[in-house]
Amino acid sequence: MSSIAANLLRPVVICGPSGTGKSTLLKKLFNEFPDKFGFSISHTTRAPRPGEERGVSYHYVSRESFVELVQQDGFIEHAEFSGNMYGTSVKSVEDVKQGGKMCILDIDTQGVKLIKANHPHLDPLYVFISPPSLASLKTRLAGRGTESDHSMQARLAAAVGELEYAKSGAFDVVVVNDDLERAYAKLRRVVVDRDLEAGDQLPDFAAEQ
Ligand SMILES: Nc1ncnc2c1ncn2[C@@H]1O[C@H](COP(=O)(O)OP(=O)(O)OP(=O)(O)O)[C@@H](O)[C@H]1O
Repeated sequence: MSSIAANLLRPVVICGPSGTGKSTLLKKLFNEFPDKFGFSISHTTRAPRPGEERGVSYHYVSRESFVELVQQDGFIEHAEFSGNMYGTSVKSVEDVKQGGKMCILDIDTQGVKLIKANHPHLDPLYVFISPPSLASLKTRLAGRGTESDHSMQARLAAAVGELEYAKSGAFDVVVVNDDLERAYAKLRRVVVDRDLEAGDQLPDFAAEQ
């Protein structure tokens, strides 16, 4: 792969508070460019469900091999849910690039910190999707209708921490999801055209807190 092609296929980390519109923006990107992007295939210790395919839905592994890979520092992040382990391996991200596609990683700030600390050679482009204001984030989460009061409070509290982290300059580019079409046009310029100047300024949230 030439270095120009490799640069265009650098993985892209998309991060931002819950409800900021990451899934909405990514869906638009995949619809417009169905062949350009790929997701990494996660590992799991759970058994395949009917209709799932090995190496396509997940990499299905034993708990023993999962733990071995954890010890070899082979995962970007991993977690246990209801007795099963799940993780995103470094290799699965590299495999997407080897296959000629750009890997999109939709992860939280904790995941960003882990990549920066433990796997800097992945060299992703770090993009932060910001809400225009905390008030608008609250409205969107409420409008989505998926959150209880408790979950809403937890998400808003987490959002404040994530916005603080973004303020520290951890991201290459910020895109403010105010008007969806405007934000999408910016994200496309950043991710597809690699125009890193196309981003926005991070809004000043301090006045709202
Ligand atoms: N620019 C926008 N203006 C108004 N509403 C929007 C905009 N972008 C997204 N939304 C709406 O906000 C809600 C949250 O969006 P979405 O589910 O994409 O967020 P998310 O960042 O992926 O959240 P999570 O991290 O919890 O999965 C959805 O109901 C979506 O339709």
